[in-house]
Amino acid sequence: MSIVTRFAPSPTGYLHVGGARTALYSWLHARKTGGTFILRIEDTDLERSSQESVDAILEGMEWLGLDYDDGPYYQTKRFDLYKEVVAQLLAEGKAYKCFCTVEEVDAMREAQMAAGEKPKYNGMWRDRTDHPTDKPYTIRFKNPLDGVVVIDDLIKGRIEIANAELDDLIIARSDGTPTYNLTVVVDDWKMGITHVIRGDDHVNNTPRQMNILAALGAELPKYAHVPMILGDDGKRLSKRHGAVGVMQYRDNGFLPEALINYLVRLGWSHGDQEIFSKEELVQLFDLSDCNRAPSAFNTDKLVWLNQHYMKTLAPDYVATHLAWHVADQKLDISTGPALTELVKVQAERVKTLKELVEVSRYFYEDFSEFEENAAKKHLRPVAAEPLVAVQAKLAELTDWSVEALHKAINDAAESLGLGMGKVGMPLRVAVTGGGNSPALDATLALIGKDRVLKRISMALEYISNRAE
Ligand SMILES: Nc1ncnc2c1ncn2[C@@H]1O[C@H](COP(=O)(O)OP(=O)(O)OP(=O)(O)O)[C@@H](O)[C@H]1O
Repeated sequence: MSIVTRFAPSPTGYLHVGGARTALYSWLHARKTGGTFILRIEDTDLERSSQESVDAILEGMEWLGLDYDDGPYYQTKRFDLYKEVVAQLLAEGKAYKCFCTVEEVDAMREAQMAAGEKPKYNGMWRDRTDHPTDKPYTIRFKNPLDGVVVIDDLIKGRIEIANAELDDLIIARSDGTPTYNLTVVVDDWKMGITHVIRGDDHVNNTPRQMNILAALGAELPKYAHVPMILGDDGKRLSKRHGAVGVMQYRDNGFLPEALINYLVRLGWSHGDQEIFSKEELVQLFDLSDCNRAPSAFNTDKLVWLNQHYMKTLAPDYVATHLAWHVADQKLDISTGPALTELVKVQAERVKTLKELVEVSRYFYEDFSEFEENAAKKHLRPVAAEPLVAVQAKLAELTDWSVEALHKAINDAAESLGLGMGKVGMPLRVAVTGGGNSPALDATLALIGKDRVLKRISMALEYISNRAE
């Protein structure tokens, strides 16, 4: 039987890293087996759900490359189906009308707590037939009274829950709307979900959902409850609790490959391997290798992975992501090098794509001032002669290649009997405005001849003004 998994977020905010990792595991399990991955938007909480959140979730999934084969389904468009199933359960005597008022249920709970018992609905309408005709009612599922529910969890192992612990759950409210556990059950059933992979914040729902599925005669899916990602304070990350959205990582300059690699490793391992391409993950991922313990987010490791991917992925590809940051930082690149070339020289020097753009402005924009410290240190009167010499050599060049530039700079240093440092640093500050840049020959090659010569003149002027 072909495997079908799903990711089922509630659109009550952006996609955060906790949800994203759960989505990733579900996606990987489907991709690994050639199965189907479904996206289902659980938007029945009308007060907290919004179209903006739906869009944010879709954007996050797309950016991470978690493509779905089916969906997005929206639960709010499936109310007729849920009502049919509730009616079916009622007709088959597997659910019943409960005429208790909220006050009555509260009083029941209070009395139980006062008697030192676990509060739970006492089933008072379960077998009654003396139904009033003029009172509102909810519909409750007739949970089995005895026996145990066994979850053979693919991550957590065997979990047993006694039915005596579970009360008769409300499956339809008095206004007829279905409740969370009912909609999930109906969808998992009707969508043919074979593997429910979700956060372990749902473990308590699972025995209830399994009982309803059994009552419907549905085949039970397998369950895999993924441990939570926790925040710095040890509490689970959630939209309601300060979690960082996936797109914030894009905004901060991370590549999706780095975040995917980071998230997968946060709760799963394959020996001591740290770096995984997506293709490798699809082959190697196995739910049974997932951790059982929760994990905390560690930004340093994510930064390390980001650097790895910036350096090792094809520059053309990295450039496609860099383009977003170029636009975001309003850098006009029309008069400078192609982004692919920029990636080749800068990727290994920075931590993020955002930083890459920040430190690359001089390739595209002229500047009117040199960085104060770098200029003080390197644009001193002694630097004037080497700068004049190197400017002359560079002016003669007809071939503005890295090799030719390398030779020209060396020749200038040699002609004055100077070491490279005496020529290189003033030249670097002259053409970039500061003391950090990739190799000089490559930097000059990308800045271009006109700008290089002009900037050297500007540095010479700075030196002469300073000398006065
Ligand atoms: N911190 C987390 N770590 C791992 N998985 C999580 C985390 N938070 C949510 N999930 C899982 O992500 C999926 C989508 O969850 P959901 O959209 O309800 O997010 P949420 O942050 O829990 O929302 P809310 O704040 O509304 O409770 C579920 O499978 C859920 O179990």
